[in-house]
Amino acid sequence: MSSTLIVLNLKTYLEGTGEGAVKVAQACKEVADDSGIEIGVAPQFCDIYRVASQVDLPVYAQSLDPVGAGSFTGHAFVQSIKDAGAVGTLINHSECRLTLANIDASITTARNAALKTIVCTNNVATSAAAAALGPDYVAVEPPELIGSGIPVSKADPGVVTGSVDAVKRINPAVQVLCGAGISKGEDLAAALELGSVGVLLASGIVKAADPKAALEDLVSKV
Ligand SMILES: O=C(CO)COP(=O)(O)O
Repeated sequence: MSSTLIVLNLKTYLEGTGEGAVKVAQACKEVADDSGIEIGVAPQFCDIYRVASQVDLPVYAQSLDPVGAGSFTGHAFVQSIKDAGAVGTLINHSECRLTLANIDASITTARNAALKTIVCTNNVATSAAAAALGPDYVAVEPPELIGSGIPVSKADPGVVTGSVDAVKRINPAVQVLCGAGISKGEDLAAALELGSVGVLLASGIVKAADPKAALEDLVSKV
């Protein structure tokens, strides 16, 4: 049985020295504890250490680079991400797209460091391709719905069910998340109904006047 997972992507919504990220992460932790649903957070690289050391919840990087230690200026080094306290990473988010070869290399790099991998995809075909690479999760997010407030689970249920079917066919060990426009309890309930095991979301929570109340609503129908 797969358990529900919510991952909140903070993107670059929050300025400052990480206190905003810690506050949102704290809200995630409280709602996770109250609801029994796993909630992770993906802050900016520079906030991973602060969030992970101050809040006891799963922290994800927003991406990483498939490089080792050495002459790799400007790259996100997996060991530093892990040492900062991350337990996993997003890969190939629509706002940070990679080539297929680099998705594959990023998965291998993360897996060798025992980090969980969530590969983002934009349609059923890319979900199928991502599943063939064997990440822990594929997260399908139609780019046109990202940040729109229109939930993928209602606006494009077919991309979720199609991804679930394709991923199951290609690699049944890979689990499917969906995202884009998700913010309410009914959106998460619909996402689970469609066969995904959870959601990847951002603006509906991060930009809410009261992120904790928004998170409470999100888990209210599960
Ligand atoms: O890109 C997303 C999460 O990674 C989805 O963003 P929104 O929840 O803002 O639509």
